[in-house]
Amino acid sequence: MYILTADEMREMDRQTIETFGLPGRVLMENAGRGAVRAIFDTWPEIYSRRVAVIAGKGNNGGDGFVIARYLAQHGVDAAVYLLASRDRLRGDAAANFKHLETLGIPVTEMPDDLTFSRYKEEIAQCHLIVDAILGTGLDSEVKGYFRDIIDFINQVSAPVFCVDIASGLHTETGQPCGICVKADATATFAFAKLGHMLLPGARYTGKLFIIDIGIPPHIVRAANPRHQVLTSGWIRSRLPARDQQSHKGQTGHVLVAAGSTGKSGAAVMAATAAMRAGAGLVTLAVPESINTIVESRGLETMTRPLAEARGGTLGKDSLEPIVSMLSDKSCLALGPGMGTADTTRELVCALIENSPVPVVVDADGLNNLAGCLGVLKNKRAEIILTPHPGEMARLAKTSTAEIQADRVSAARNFAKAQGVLLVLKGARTVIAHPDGRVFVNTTGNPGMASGGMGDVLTGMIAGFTAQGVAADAACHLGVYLHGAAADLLAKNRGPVGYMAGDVMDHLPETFGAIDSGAFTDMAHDCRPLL
Ligand SMILES: NC(=O)C1=CN([C@@H]2O[C@H](COP(=O)(O)OP(=O)(O)OC[C@H]3O[C@@H](n4cnc5c(N)ncnc54)[C@H](O)[C@@H]3O)[C@@H](O)[C@H]2O)[C@@H](O)CC1
Ligand SMILES: [K+]
Repeated sequence: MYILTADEMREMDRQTIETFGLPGRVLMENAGRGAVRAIFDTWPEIYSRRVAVIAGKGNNGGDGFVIARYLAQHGVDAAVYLLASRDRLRGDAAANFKHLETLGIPVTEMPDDLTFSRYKEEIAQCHLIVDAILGTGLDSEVKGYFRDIIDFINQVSAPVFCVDIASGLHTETGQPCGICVKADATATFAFAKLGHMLLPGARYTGKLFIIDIGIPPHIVRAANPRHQVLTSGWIRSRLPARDQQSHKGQTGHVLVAAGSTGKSGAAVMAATAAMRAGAGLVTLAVPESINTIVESRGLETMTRPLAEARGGTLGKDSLEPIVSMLSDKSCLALGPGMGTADTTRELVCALIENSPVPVVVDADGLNNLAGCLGVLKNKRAEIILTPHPGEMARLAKTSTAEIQADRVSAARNFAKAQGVLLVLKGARTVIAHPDGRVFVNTTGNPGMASGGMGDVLTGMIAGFTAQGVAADAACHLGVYLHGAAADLLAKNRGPVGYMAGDVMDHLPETFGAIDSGAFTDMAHDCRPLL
């Protein structure tokens, strides 16, 4: 499902108006009318109650005027509070404002704090507040009077419905620009925007309705939007098909190079998760001193003990044996629990450069790679990096806060510059492709904040890649199903206390739930309305 930036939406609106010939007034009419359907759908008891439409002077406010008109037409006691004087209105918004006057719908001009203070009480007593203050035209931090208004809206007890996007929410980053309206429901137009799907934006948005305002499909196709949300349908269509006569020699062989003294669990988890994702065979290459432990814990996987460096880690002497093992493997998972000794870094960097098969790099693999990013230029196969925000900051040589402030841009910039697939983990994992496309995942829950989850994801992505799924689709499958399995556990067993091992053990049920359509995600819950 496409999700748009403000620029993309503006451009589609413009094309629809100028080249297709559907006037802006029609788009605004469709938007306002659809929003009213969303209001009645959410608050069917609102007939004959009082609704305050708080409108800005832009087109978001214009949508608010259309909403007030339809609400009034259907017996709602609607009143408009305009955060400007009426002579500031332009174009379609001004035209729709005139209709309010013709129909005798009450309008209060409230251009400043002083006028606002007179109407606070009146607004607070309404049964619903419609926020039509700022939409995709938000272009700066919200301060002063607008800040006071939003602060007030967030304090009144009435529910809040937002037009297009919660006022104050950044359309692309999903971060509040200083302050942001907290909605119970939002109606957006044509497509959801990035800010609705990312966090914390999704929490400010509430239940999301997507209103078809009449943008024709050829204009959408020509715009070729760069961002999508992963959906269960998309995932179902990418799951590797299995023939009745499949045997383990056909379903891929993953090599996992991981582990060190004290960190054997990470290696075992990644290897087992690859099998849970459906890989036919998994071999685990580990430092020899942990081989016995690893063998006793991962019954289905094979192991290959390698001569180890000081400190019980894999070192550069393992390069030759690992590269030769890769000749009959279909994917390499590299990094979990490996440590960051110099010799390990040399090994990791040489493997990323020389592997003939796709490599999934995680954890210490990433920490090692941060010291030799140049090797990515010479890579022979696709490289998938799966950093959490801290690891991403190390790779991009910035701070975790910088990464988190705009996760989509951080992931995209790195993936494009380095020519890799980048999975930026954390709530609403972002998958950036080297061609600039970005996919956002909405599965998963806070119960996943526990050790080993990353190792399981690494193994899953490697397991899918090994089965012949394209590396980008393997990232989609891994990320979505990892979160979906955790969501099913949270629902069926409890919100916290399940562990990474439980997540991978729950994959068979998860595959079944995706296949049957029993698992639904946030994209499924967005209500499309005509
Ligand atoms: N034809 C179109 O373009 C359509 C637009 N639609 C609506 O139009 C909206 C976009 O309209 P606009 O581009 O007019 O923009 P908005 O109405 O979102 O806001 C623009 C106004 O807010 C001001 N502003 C920006 N940041 C501010 C801040 N931090 N503090 C205070 N004021 C600030 C701007 O100076 C401008 O006056 C969409 O969100 C949607 O609701 C819909 O009617 C559908 C069709
Ligand atoms: K709004």
